[in-house]
Formats: sequence, structure tokens, C-alpha cells
Amino acid sequence: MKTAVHFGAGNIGRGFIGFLLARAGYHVVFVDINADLVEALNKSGSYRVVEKGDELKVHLVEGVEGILATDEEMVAEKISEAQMVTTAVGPGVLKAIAPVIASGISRRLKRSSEPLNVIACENMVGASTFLKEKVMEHLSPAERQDAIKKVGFPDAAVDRIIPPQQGTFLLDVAVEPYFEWVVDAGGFAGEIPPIPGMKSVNNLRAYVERKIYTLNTGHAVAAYLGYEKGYDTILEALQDGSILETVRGAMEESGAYLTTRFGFDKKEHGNYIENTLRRFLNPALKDPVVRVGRNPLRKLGPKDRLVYPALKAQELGITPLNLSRGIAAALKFDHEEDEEARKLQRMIKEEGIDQVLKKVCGISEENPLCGIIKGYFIKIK
Ligand SMILES: NC(=O)c1ccc[n+]([C@@H]2O[C@H](COP(=O)([O-])OP(=O)(O)OC[C@H]3O[C@@H](n4cnc5c(N)ncnc54)[C@H](O)[C@@H]3O)[C@@H](O)[C@H]2O)c1
Ligand SMILES: O=P(O)(O)OC[C@@H](O)[C@@H](O)[C@H](O)[C@H](O)CO
Repeated sequence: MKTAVHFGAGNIGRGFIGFLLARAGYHVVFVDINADLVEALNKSGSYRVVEKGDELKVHLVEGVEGILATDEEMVAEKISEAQMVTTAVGPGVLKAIAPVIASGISRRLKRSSEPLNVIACENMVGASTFLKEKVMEHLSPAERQDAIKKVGFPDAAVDRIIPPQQGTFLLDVAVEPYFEWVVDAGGFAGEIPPIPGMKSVNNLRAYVERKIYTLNTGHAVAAYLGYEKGYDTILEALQDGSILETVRGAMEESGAYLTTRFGFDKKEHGNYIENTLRRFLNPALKDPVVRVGRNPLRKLGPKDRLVYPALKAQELGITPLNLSRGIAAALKFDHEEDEEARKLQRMIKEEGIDQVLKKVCGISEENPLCGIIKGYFIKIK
């Protein structure tokens, strides 16, 4: 039987990637730092994915197991026997899992010449390429030469909204019906494995940028403006007409960049925006604004969902007022339970807003955006 080792038995791990891999006939080995999840996976060996759309659909995922991430010996051994390694741990964790992936690859190269593919399924442009760089740092020069031929790291775009779970059974996952997993066809080692639901394309960059700078852009603006106004969920935030208008405006500003850069048809892109908004408004998804706004330092980064499209729109001669409004709200995100939010607020207090815009967002004082964002920031109570 084919084996897939998946890092991160969280929402995307169980509800999306692990689910598709198991459905394609892989024995899925979940690696996680959460001992309760690992224990539950080993105890039951199965869980349910519940699609919450107009109607309810329940899928049973069977033949799965769990390993604690700290059991590095076992993790490396499983990787050495696997055909696929996937991740959904969050972009900030990729560096930490690179050594054990390298150790598994090193063992495998000694035993087999079969190809292995490693796909980082994270909200980050070029996540697998980044993971590859980190993994290669832990291989010897000879292993690196070998790995370049036998181990693929295709980049990917992953899209399925999965909020935190509220059910009574720890492993069950409630998901929206929609999903899209798109992978760079040119990045695979060996044949592209046939996994129903995974689409391989030659223009991945267009897919991944469209997803992150549309869906995640709009989502983040909704989360930060919603948090600012005291709403709990994305649905509540978007039922506020003024927030909906800013969210749509921000997606249109990033859309001006995306349609110019990738040649998407403007009408079709408009439909993509409206479909995305409809997904945000799914009443069955109780998606907290604090989940969608999590890790504000990452989300305010120069390549991430808010600042990058704002700078790109600016290059086209557009003043991205809605994105700037979203950035200002993100800078105010002070959710106590979020470590990055606490750090961000400390930085603003100690270093001032100009320094934070420069250091975190890559927006210099000379850039007119700096003044626009500050103008909004000052007005937020
Ligand atoms: N939830 C969504 O709607 C969604 C959709 C598309 C993409 N994503 C992306 O998928 C990734 C995962 O998101 P999620 O919502 O599933 O998060 P999550 O918090 O539900 O799951 C992450 C899992 O990774 C585990 N983890 C953390 N450090 C680890 C380590 N060192 N080794 C192994 N496991 C570790 C955590 O314990 C957790 O179970 C993120 O990059 C996110 O941006 C999320
Ligand atoms: O996962 P993050 O923190 O990068 O972003 C939060 C949400 O926007 C995100 O998880 C979406 O729900 C997801 O990207 C939908 O495909």
C-alpha cells in the first residue's frame, strides 16, 4: 500500500489533504505535536469529514495513524518508506520540520531509487520551494545531488475554508463543500501521482497568487475590520454593509493587479470575487475573526495578502484605499491570546508606527501609502 506522511493533523490536515490522500488509497500517517490528536488517531484509526453546504455530506476516512513529532526516529523511518510527504502546519513551522524530513530523505536515498514528492500545503506563495531550501541545508552535498533527481517539491495552492471544530468527537472535521488543491506539474519527481481532487497545472503561480491575494486578502480585511467592530465571526462582520464594501473594494484593488499580471478575464475574476464572498457568507461555518486574523505579523509581511497587492496596485497607478484601511485595522489587532498580536502591539508602543510599517510591512516613510495607512490608523479607536 502507498504511504503518505502528513505533518499537521489539524483542520486542513484531516479535513482536506489527509482526506484526499486516504480517498486516493494512501495509508496516511499524521505527524503532530498534539499528543491528544495522535492518541485519538491511533485509538480509532478513522474519523469523519462533514461537508456543510446546502445539504450535509458525511465521509468516513479510514486507515490512518498518528505519530508524535517528537518521535523523530519513527517519523524519519516512515518518510523513508513513503511515496508522498505533505504538510499543513502553518508557514512559520516549516523550518522546524525540515531537519526530520531531511533525515527521512537521507535514509530513503540509501535504500531506494523510487521518487518521493514533498508538498507544503500552506497559505504561502512558494511554500514547497521554501521547505526544499530548508531541507537541503540538512543534507550532505552528495545527498543533495541525489535528492535533486529523486525528490520533488512541487509548490501548491490550497483552498478550503475550515474553521476551528466545535463537535464532541476530537477528530471529526466540519468543512465547506468547496475545495481546490492545485500543484505545480513541473515540480514532481517521477510520474504525477493520480490523486482525485489534486489538480496539476503548468501555471501554478497564477493559481496561488489568485487564491492568496483574493480569498485570503478579503478574508483578512473582514477579520480585522470585524475584530475592530467587536464582531465574533466572519459572517457577522460581512453582514455589516460598510465592512462588506471595504472587503469587496480590497479584493477589487488586488484584482486590478491580478488581472493585469496574469491576464485573467476581468468578468471571470469579478465572478471569482463574488463566489469567494458567497463562501465567506456560508451560515453553517462559524469562523471566528480571531482565527482568520491569526498571526498578524505574518499577514502584514511584504509578500503576504495585504501589503503585496497594495504595493502592486500602487504600481498600476491605483491608490489602494481599501487595502490600506485593512492594513490599518490589522495594525490594531490586539487579541491577547495571539502571540504575534502581542508582539505587534509591543512593537508599535516601543518603536512607533513608522518603524513597524518599515520593518514588518516593508513600507517606507517616503511611500504615500505610509501616510494613508497612518491616517486610518489614527482614527481607529
Ligand atoms: N483552515 C483553513 O481554512 C485553511 C485553508 C487553506 C490553507 N490553510 C493553511 O493550512 C495550514 C494549516 O492550517 P490549519 O487551519 O489546518 O491549522 P491548524 O492549527 O488546525 O493545524 C495545524 C496543525 O499543525 C500542528 N503542528 C504545529 N507544529 C507542528 C510540528 N512542529 N510538527 C507537526 N505538527 C505541528 C498543530 O498541532 C495542528 O494540529 C496553514 O498554513 C493555513 O494557512 C488553512
Ligand atoms: O490560514 P491563514 O492564517 O493563512 O489565513 C486564515 C484564513 O484566511 C485561511 O485559513 C482560509 O480559511 C483559507 O485559506 C481558505 O482556503
